Amino acid sequence: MENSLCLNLSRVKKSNLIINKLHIFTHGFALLALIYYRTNFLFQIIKIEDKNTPLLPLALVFFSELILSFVWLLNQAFQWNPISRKVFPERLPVNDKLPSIDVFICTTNPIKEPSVDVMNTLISAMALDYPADKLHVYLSDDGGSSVTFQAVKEAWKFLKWWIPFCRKYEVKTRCPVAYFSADESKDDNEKFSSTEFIAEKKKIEEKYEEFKRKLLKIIENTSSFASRDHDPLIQVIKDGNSGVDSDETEMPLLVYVSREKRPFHPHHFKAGALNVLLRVSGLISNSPYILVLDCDMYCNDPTSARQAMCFFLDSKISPKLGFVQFPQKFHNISENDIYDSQLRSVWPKLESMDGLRGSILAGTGFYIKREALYGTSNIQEDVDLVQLQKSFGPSNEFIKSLILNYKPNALKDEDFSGLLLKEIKILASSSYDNNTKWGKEVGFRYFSVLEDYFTGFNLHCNGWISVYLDPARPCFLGSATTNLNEILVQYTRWVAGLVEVAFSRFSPLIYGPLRMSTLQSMCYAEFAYEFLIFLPIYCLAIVPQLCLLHGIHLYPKASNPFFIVFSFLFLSSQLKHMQEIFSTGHSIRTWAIEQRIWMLRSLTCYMYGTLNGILEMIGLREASFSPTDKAVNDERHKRYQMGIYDFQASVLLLAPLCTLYILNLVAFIIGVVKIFHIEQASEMFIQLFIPLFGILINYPLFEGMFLRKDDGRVAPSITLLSAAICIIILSFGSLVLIY
Ligand SMILES: O=c1ccn([C@@H]2O[C@H](COP(=O)(O)OP(=O)(O)O[C@H]3O[C@H](CO)[C@@H](O)[C@H](O)[C@H]3O)[C@@H](O)[C@H]2O)c(=O)[nH]1
Ligand SMILES: [Mn+2]
Repeated sequence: MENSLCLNLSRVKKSNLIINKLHIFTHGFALLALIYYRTNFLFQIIKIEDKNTPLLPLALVFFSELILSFVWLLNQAFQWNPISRKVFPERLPVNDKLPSIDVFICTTNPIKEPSVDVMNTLISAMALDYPADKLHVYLSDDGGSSVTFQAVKEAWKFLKWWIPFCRKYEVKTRCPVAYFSADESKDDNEKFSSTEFIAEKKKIEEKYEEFKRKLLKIIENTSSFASRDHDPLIQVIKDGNSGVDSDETEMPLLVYVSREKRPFHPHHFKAGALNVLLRVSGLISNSPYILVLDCDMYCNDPTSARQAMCFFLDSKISPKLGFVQFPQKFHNISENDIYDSQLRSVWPKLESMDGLRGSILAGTGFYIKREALYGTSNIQEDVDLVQLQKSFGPSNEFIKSLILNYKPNALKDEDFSGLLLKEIKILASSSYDNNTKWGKEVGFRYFSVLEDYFTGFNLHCNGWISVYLDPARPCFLGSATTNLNEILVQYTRWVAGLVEVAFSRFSPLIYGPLRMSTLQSMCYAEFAYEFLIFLPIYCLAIVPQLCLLHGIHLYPKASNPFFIVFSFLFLSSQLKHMQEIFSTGHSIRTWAIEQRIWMLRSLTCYMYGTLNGILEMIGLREASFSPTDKAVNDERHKRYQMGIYDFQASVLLLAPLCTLYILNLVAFIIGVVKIFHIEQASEMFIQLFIPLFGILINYPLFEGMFLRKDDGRVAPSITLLSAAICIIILSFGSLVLIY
C-alpha cells in the first residue's frame, strides 16, 4: 500500500506560464522593432553622410540596447517552464531502510564566523530527525583554529542534553539559539504546557547558557589565529564526561577535520575543504548521500533529510538524480530588506530551472549523491587500479571505498587510530590532489571561485539532473550579509567567479549546448553573462545625459510611432518585474529597492568583478575567497533593521555611484531649463526621463550625500571627489560631442 503512493508531486505553475509567454512574445516583438528602428536610422545617416548627427553616441546607445536585449533573451529561458514541488515524507520506508547521510559543514575564520553561531549550525545538524546510526556530521575547520576544536568538544557535551530533549518533545526548531529566542512552546499544544516540559526546558536552557559561557571562556583563553601552515588534525569526538545522568542517548557520529595547510600550496578554498571531507568521510562512514552546509546556515526543519529522500528514493525519478537543492533563506532579513540581502529574484530562477532538468547548485542547503561527485556510476571491483589511482589519488583504502555500497570498518575500529588514522591524514594532506582528477572531474571543481555554480554546471553537463524544493517552512536558515560594503564585496567575488567561467572554454554558450538542453544552457549562460550589463548601464547613465546637455537627441520624438516602442519596452519590463515581485508576496516598495540595488550592483560589483575575473585569468591577480563577516555590528545592523542605508563603504564602491548620481542630477536640471527655453520637449522626452528615473529611484543616495548628518551618510570627501570626477566627465563629454 505504502509503496503505491507517490513520494512527491510536481506541478507546472500555469498562471505564471501564461503571463511569461505573453511577455516573451510581446516584449520580444518590441525589441525586434527597436533593432529595426536603430539599424534603419544608422544606415540613413551613413547613406546621406549626415555630418550633423554624431555617430558615436548613437552607436553607444544602440550597443547598450543590444546587450540588454541579449541578456533579456537568455533570461527568458527561466520563464519557460516554472514548476513547484511537494513531498510526502510520511510515506517513506521505515527507518531501517533509509540510506545513511554524511553532513559537511565548513568554517574557516573564528573571528568573522563566531564560534557560537558555527556551533549552533553543527548542533542543528546533529539533531536532524534521522536515525542516529545513519547520520554522520563532519566539521571542516579551514582555519585550523584551536578555538573551533575545543568548541566542538563542548558542543558534543551539550548535545548529550539537547538531542534527547528534541526527540522527546519533537522540537521543530533544533538550533538552540533560534529555539530559545523564538519559543515554539508558545504553541497551544498540550505537550508544551505540561509542567514536566517547562521544567525540562528550563534545565536545557541553563545547559545552553553554560555551554555559551564555556565557549566565551575558550575564546578568551585561546588564540583565534587562523594558520596557513599546519598539519592535518582529524578527530572523532567521543564521550568525555558530559554529566548526563543516565546516558543511553544514541548520538550521530561527529568528526572534526582540519586539513593540512602549507603557505605556498593552493588550497582551493571551500571546494578544497569539501573534497577533503569527501575523502575522509569515504573512509569513515562513506554514506551515499551528503548534506553540505555553510557554517552560518542552520537546519530549521529537522525533516529536511527525509524530504530530500522523497526524491532520491522515488523509483519513478531517474537514477541520474544528482542533488536536491533547497533555497537559501535567511533569519536576519528586515522588513524592508533595503539591500536585497535575501537575493529575492535569484530563487525563482532556480525554481524555473527545475522544470528544465534541474536547478543550479547553490553552495549550501543541498543533499547530493556521493556517486555524482565521484563520477563513478559503474565502478566494479575488477576495474583497473592504476587508472583509478590516476583519478582518485594513491590511497588504495580510499579506492576500495568507491565500490558501490562499500561499508568501511572504521566505525567498528574501537580506538580509531593506528593505520587507519594514518591513511586518513594522507587523504587530508595538502598535496593529495596533485596530479589527480580531484577538482577537475572528481569532487567539487576548482576552476572557478564560485565552486557551487561551476560544480553544478559540470554535473549537469555529465548528464546528472537535480531537483529544487522550496517547502513552506524553510529547511535551512542562514545569515545574510546586511551591510553595504560586505554585500558589494561578496557580490564582486561571485561575479569574478562567473566571469572566469564565461570567458573560458567552459562558457555555457559553447560547452553547454553540446551537453545539455538549449534552454538549460541559456539559464547557465544568463548567470554567467549577466555581468555584461554593467556596460549598458554605464552608457545609459552617461551618454543620453551628455547629449541632452548638448541638444543631441538619441530617441524618437513623442510624435514618432517608434516612441511607442521605446515606451512599451520600458513599461513592459517594469510591469514584468512587478508581477514577479507580487507573485512572491512582496510589495511595490520591493520593486523600487530592487531597481535601485540592481543599478548599484551593475555599476560596482559587475564592473569590479569583471576586472578581477579577467586579472585572475591572465594571472595578474590571485584568486581569493575571503569569507563574509558574519559577526553582527550593532550600529550597522540597527540601521539595516530600520531601513536606513549605511553608506560607510569603500570609496571605490561609492565614487562611481555618487559621480553618476550628480551627473544625472545636473543633466536633468540643466536639461529642463534648456528645453523650456528652446521648446525641444517632445524630442528630448526620453532623454529627460532617463536621468529622472535614476534620480528618483536612487533618492537615498541624494540624502546620503546632501541631507544626512549621521555616521551612515556618504563621507563628504567622497561626495567632493565624485563632484570633481563629474566635472571631468562633463568637460570630456563636451570635447567629444562638439568636435
Ligand atoms: O577558504 C575557505 C573560504 C570559505 N569557506 C567556507 O565557505 C562558506 C561560504 O563562505 P561565505 O563567506 O559565507 O561566502 P558566501 O558568499 O556567503 O557564500 C555563498 O557563495 C559561495 C561561493 O562563492 C558558496 O560556496 C556558498 O555556499 C554560498 O552561500 C563558509 O561556511 C566558509 O566558512 C571555507 O571553508 N574555506
Ligand atoms: Mn555566507
